[in-house]
Amino acid sequence: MPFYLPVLLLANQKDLEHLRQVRVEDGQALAVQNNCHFAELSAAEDVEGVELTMTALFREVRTLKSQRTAVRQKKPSLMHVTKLFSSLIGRSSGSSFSEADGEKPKLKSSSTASSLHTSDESESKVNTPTEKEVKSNKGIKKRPSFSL
Ligand SMILES: Nc1nc2c(ncn2[C@@H]2O[C@H](COP(=O)(O)OP(=O)(O)OP(=O)(O)O)[C@@H](O)[C@H]2O)c(=O)[nH]1
Repeated sequence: MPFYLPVLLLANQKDLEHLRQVRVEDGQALAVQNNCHFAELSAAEDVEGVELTMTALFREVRTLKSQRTAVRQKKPSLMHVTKLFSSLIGRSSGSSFSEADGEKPKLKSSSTASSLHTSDESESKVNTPTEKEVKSNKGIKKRPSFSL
């Protein structure tokens, strides 16, 4: 989302019309050029107008801020995506293979399972699906729903 900051070009002393030096149309055109709001008012004679104008600006800022916060909260962090990916392949990150031996993680197949882990059959029961299980979708946890 492109960053938009609400800006107000506000001309004061509207009551002193006879001393006007800038035409209303020029003020409006400048506001359009700079993608901002435009208003003319009199602080001396229209305090309510000042209040309403400033309140409208602050309300817009607040609305935009809460919209941005909502969008940010929807985005999953890199850590979240990594954990999610790990859970999809049935292991928590880094726990089912040894990083110390420098080997890249491989999917367990019936012939390579023991070389990936330990020769002790009881310790080799880790939560990693075999290639067969992966192909048949068994052993893969159900993908949790989320939106990017
Ligand atoms: N008639 C009229 N006079 C105003 C209005 N707003 C401000 N003034 C007068 O204009 C003069 C300048 O007002 P300031 O509030 O000091 O304006 P400023 O731009 O902050 O001026 P600096 O403090 O010198 O930078 C004062 O005499 C105010 O009373 C207005 O809407 N109408």
